[in-house]
Amino acid sequence: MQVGDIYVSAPGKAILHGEHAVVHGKVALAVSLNLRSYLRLEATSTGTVGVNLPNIDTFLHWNLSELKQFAPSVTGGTGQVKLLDPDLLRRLREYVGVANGNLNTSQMATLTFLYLYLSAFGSGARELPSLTVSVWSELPTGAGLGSSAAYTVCLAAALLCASGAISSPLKEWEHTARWCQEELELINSWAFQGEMIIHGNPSGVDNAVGTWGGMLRFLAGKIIPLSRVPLLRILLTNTKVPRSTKVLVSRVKDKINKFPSVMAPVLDSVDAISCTCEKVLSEMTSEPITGEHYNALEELIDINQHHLNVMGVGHPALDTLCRITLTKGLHSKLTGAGGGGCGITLLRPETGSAVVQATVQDLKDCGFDCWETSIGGPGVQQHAPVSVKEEILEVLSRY
Ligand SMILES: Nc1ncnc2c1ncn2[C@@H]1O[C@H](COP(=O)(O)OP(=O)(O)O)[C@@H](O)[C@H]1O
Ligand SMILES: C[C@@](O)(CCOP(=O)(O)O)CC(=O)O
Ligand SMILES: [Mg+2]
Repeated sequence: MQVGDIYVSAPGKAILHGEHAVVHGKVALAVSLNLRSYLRLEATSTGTVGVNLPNIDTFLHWNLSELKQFAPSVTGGTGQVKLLDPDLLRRLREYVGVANGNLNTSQMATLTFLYLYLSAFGSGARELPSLTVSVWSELPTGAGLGSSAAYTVCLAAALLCASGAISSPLKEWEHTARWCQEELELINSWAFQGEMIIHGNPSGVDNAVGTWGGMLRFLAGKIIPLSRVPLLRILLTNTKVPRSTKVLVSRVKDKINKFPSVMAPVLDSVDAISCTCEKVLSEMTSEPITGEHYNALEELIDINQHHLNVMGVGHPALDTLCRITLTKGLHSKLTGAGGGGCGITLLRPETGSAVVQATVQDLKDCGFDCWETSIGGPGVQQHAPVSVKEEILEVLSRY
């Protein structure tokens, strides 16, 4: 089977409120970032399947003749949403050499790629196609900005497109194009399978933002885009403390199991924080924005940061972030799984550039990366090469 070249991209995300609680059926508010992951799928005639993941120093290929052994176990057709196939996953784990529970970045990414590739092409009597997939991300890996979901959304979109399960939406004269709602739902459900391999127990909020972009309210798999949101200025800080979402999600679960009656009110409170924040944001679009709106947003950030510490996903580096920004009158919380990684700081409209610059400098002096970001970028897109930044094209074509 021969496929054409495909370029796709998907955004990372910041969770405003509801991380972890969302895994346990509570509301989360999340927004896409202007940082994206880019994927190039190239048809080859080498009789191999290759994956190049320069962010995590992973460059691998396999002979199709060897991968064929996995194809017959996949059933169901690519157009269908299906549950993770435990048998295929177990056999691939053995093949890749990933023991159950292993957290090696490269092996998790490889396992996810092979699983989605075989699921996309392994069904029916078709031959597996010879191709190479290269992914380059502007997002820090494993830092709470949804790099895993941006990766799986890109993989799902490109592989489903190459297999013919979804259309190739890009017209000859277009630079970028998006899929229709039904096809986006299929991409999202496949990306969720990938997140299950990487995270163990994802809520689905990250792949939803990677697929649809913008700001979303997410509750138990239900995705509601928030179309009327005020323009928020947010500072992103990466403490650079490495952590794994999978470990942190299971740590919170253990705590809930150990102290159910203690933790339930904490999760309910986070749910109420998300709902109250959504209400304040909505008021900010229908009435003149006042300092009171910002005071409320800041207090909600502080309360949630305390709750996240109670859940056991704080870190001294995140405490440092909160303390330093507070000396400038700014409020911060961790975003994503916590345990290190990134935090968000809300900037007020009146926060001048001198204050922002001084805050950024203080945070950099702690060894953190820090930058003001714009939010609400588009979800997964197909690109004509001309619409991909030259330096990214160069990385994607290098291997
Ligand atoms: N650019 C990338 N290339 C390949 N794999 C990636 C990339 N970004 C993320 N991943 C995969 O996602 C995992 C990180 O996911 P996770 O712990 O959820 O952190 P994050 O907060 O960044 O989503 C990595 O271990 C890797 O397997
Ligand atoms: C902790 C959680 O709420 C968000 C994890 O985000 P990230 O992988 O740290 O970017 C988990 C989830 O929702 O699946
Ligand atoms: Mg993740």
